[in-house]
Parts: sequence; C-alpha cells; structure tokens
Amino acid sequence: MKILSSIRFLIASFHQRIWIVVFFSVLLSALLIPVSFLVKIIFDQAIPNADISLLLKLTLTLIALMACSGIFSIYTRATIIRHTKRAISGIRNSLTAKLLRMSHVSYQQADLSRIHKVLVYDTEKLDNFANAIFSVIIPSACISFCLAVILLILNVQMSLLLFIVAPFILLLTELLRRACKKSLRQFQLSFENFHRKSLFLLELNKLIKVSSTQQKEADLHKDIITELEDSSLNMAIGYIKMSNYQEVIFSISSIILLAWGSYTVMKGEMTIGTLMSFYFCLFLLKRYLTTIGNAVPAVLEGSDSWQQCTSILKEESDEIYTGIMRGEFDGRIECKDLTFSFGELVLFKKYNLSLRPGETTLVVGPNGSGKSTLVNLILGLYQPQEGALYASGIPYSTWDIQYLRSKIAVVLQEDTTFQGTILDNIVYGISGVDITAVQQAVLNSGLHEFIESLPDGLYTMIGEKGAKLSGGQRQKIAIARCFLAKASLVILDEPTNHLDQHSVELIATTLKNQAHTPSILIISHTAKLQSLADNIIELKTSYS
Ligand SMILES: Nc1ncnc2c1ncn2[C@@H]1O[C@H](COP(=O)(O)OP(=O)(O)OP(=O)(O)O)[C@@H](O)[C@H]1O
Repeated sequence: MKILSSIRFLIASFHQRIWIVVFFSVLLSALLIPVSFLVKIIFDQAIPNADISLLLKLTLTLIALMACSGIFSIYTRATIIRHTKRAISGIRNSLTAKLLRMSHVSYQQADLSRIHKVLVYDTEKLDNFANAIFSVIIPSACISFCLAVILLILNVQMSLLLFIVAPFILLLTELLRRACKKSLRQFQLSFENFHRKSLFLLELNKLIKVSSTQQKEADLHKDIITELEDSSLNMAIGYIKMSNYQEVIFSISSIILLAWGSYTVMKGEMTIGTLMSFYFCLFLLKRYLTTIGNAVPAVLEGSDSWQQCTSILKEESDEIYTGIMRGEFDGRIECKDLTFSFGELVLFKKYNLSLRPGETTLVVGPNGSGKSTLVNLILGLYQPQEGALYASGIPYSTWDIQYLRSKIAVVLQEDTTFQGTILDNIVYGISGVDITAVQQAVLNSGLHEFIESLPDGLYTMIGEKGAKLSGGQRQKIAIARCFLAKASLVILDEPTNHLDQHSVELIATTLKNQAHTPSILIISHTAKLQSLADNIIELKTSYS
C-alpha cells in the first residue's frame, strides 16, 4: 500500500509525461521482437547453408537494433530522471515550507533530528525510489512482458514449463522480501539512532569535555556503531540471499529447459534456431528480471521514506495566527484578560499589560515566572488560551503575523549568530541597507572598537554559531541588528546576561533617542535597570 501511494503521488507530479515513459518502454520492447527472430534465422538458415553474406546482413541488423535499443533506453531514462528529480525537488520544497510554517509550540515539541533526517536523507532515498520505479522497473517490466510473449510464440510447451516455475520464484521472492523488510526497518532504526547521537556529540561537544564524559560517550557511540554494523550486515545478507536464491532457481530452471528443448529438437518438433532464439530471449528476460530484483531494495527503502515525508507534511503544525492585515504599527501592545498555561502550569490568568508607544517597560521576575513566555506571546509565537493581544489596537488574529514581527526587533536570550561574516549576521532579515547605516548601527551597539581591531573588520568570519566571539560580542551583533531594523518595538530579553549594566543603559538610551522613538521592552530577572524604565511590571513565579 505504501509503495502504491508513493507511486501514485509521483505519477501525479509527472502529470501526463508518465505516458511518454510507458510509450518509449513499449517501443524499446518492440525492438526486441525482430532480434529474437534474426537469431533464429542465423541458426536455421545462415549456419546450415554456410551463407556468410546472410550471416553478415543479420549480424549488422542485430547490431543496428541493439544500438537503437541503447539510444532509446538512454533517452527514456534521461526523460524519466528529469521528471523524478523535479518531483523530488517539489517534495523537498514542500517539506522546507512546512518547516518554516511550523508554529513555535510545534517546533519546541518536534523531534528536530528526525525532521533533519527526513529532509536530507529520506528525500534522497525517495529520489532513488523514483528512479528505481520509473527508470528501471517500469521499462524492465514492459520489456520482460514482451519477452515472455516472444517466448510463448517461439515454443508454447517450454514457455508453459517456464511459467509454472515462475510463481515459485515469485513466492520465494515475496518471502525473502518480507524478511528483508524486517531487517531494513531494524537498520533504519539503528541509523536514526546513530544520526541522533552523532548530532548530540557535535552539538554538545563542550558539555562532554567539561563533564569529562568523553570515554563514556565514546563507549556509548561504539555500541551504537556496532548495532548499526549488525543491522546493516543483516540487511545486506538478506538482500544477497534474495538475489542468490533467485539466481540458483533460475539456473536450475534453465538447465531443465535446455534438456527439454534439446529433446524436442532431437524429436524434430523444434528447430535448433528456435531453441537458440528461445535461449537468447530467456537470457534477456533473466537480465531484465535481475535488474528489477536489484531495484527492489531502493523501492522498499523509498516507500518507507515516503511515509516519513508524508507524516511530516500531514502534521498539523502551522502558524497559529493566520490574519493578513499589514498596517501602521506604532509600538503599542496590549494584552487583555490574557490566560496562558502550559498544561497544568498557569502562568498568566486574566492578565493585562500595556506597552505604550515610545515608552520603556521593564518586566522583572524570578526564574520561571514567565518572562520569556510573555515575549513569545508578544511575538505571536504562542497564542493565549483566553483573552487576546492587540498591536496598535488591532487584534493579533487580524494582523499578518510575519509582517507584524518584522516591525518588532528582538535581542533574544539565546545566541542567534550563525556561520558567516559579522556583516551577514548584522543584516540578517533586513533588506535594502547601506554600509553607512550598518556602521552607525555598529557604533550604537558599542561594537565599533572590536570591529576596528579586526583585520577584516565587518567581513570577519565568526565561525559556527559565532564561536570566535565572546557572549557580549554576539549579543552586540544582535543589538546592532535591532538598530538597523528601525523597528517600532524593541525587545531586549535579559540584556544583562552578557552585557554590563553601563553598556545596557547606554544602548537603551541610544535606542530611545532614535528618530522613530521605538517602544522598548526590557526583560530582566533583576530590577537593576529600573532607572531606564517608564513602567515596571513584576511577574511572580506560579507553580500549579
Ligand atoms: N514549552 C514549554 N512547555 C512546558 N512548559 C514550559 C515551556 N516553556 C516554559 N515552560 C515553563 O513555563 C515556566 C516559565 O518559563 P519561562 O521561560 O517563561 O520563564 P522565565 O521567567 O523566562 O525564566 P528564566 O528567567 O529562567 O529565563 C517555567 O516553569 C517553565 O518550566
């Protein structure tokens, strides 16, 4: 069923072109009909009569037919692959779009390692699956069918004998396929585990070092690698068994057929040419059936990957606000009778808050009191269970939330720098900025002295996740981004985590004095910054 549903999807994305594939496959098969009869004439006429000129003509015709068949085959496969690649790109684009549309809550709950695996590895397997089905199995099946018909025409008795054996070969293939599927599943689980653990080792390398758990992690990884080796070996042996059993059964059947055919020739009921032609077609049939058999692993793996892709595409994880309004935002935010909880943990109940244009609000509270949750609510990343948020007096549900977010600049608690230059990091998400504006933003954020000390200045590469910078320098990059954004509301989440009080005060004052006077929301666990604030809001820890 899984295989069928994936094929159906791929056919749909091929539109009408799938029929071109079938047409060329049939054409390819048709070329084989004269081939078998030419072989028969060589053995029945050219050889017995020692007719060299006939032999030469037949040989040249055979070569020409085979060359045509090769050219058609290349054209058919190239056409198919072009379409399968396009279909796979479509799936990759849909998965990427899904990932970007994912709500923050779904993102927090998602198994990111699994999503990464599906997007990168499963789509690649799906690509192999599509190639296997459309460029190998469909053409090979058409040709095999055509060869079976030729065999039947050449000798009914021998063909029937062959067709009696065929169901046993198919039955055995099915049994082996089931066994392979089990070992394939086991391999996939081990691979997923290996992938997840490898990511863990890369991402938490520092924690591992400072916790002195290198040896423990190395041992654990060794076990995972051994498990992967075992499951991969089981799967490979399963496939080897499958193809070898088929090979043995086919060879035995061929020998029986040869004996039976020779006996028929001896009795004068069949010419040697027909026997040779029959064998020639049988040889071709075996070749195409083997090709189909070799494509089976890719089909099994691909259909499983298809299920993984669709499970992500079907997940209900899209953005929570779906409004479309784009309008003037003056930095005014209101939370009215807002209730928000994580399960049993009620963080806000009938809560009211107001951020007024151009004013600075300080939200203070101990760890776990809901400060970051409030930021997420204001950014429209969470939706309250009751009550509503308003921006410039308009409900969040009416706003195009992405547009509204583009008017809010945030310096998050967590690091947001990425591999690239300082300039790339500063201008991320901001379009149409000139270098003078960047330099001004750098000056305002207090990053200028550091940048001037670097030989490559703004063009200095900062390493993966800003590894070559200090925590304060990374935070200042985010602050420079805020200055550049010219947002109507600026949120500074725990700015004193990496910056000293004096720097924060300087930055906040410069922000306030910007020509467009943004509203400022400062989140802090201490009241140290109260001198900056027009309003102070205190949050209390609430445990259910
Ligand atoms: N995604 C989530 N799912 C369930 N509970 C959550 C989630 N995010 C936060 N919480 C819980 O909500 C409470 C408030 O968390 P929040 O991060 O908003 O606090 P905070 O005031 O910003 O804390 P801190 O000062 O430590 O950053 C905490 O008790 C936390 O365990």
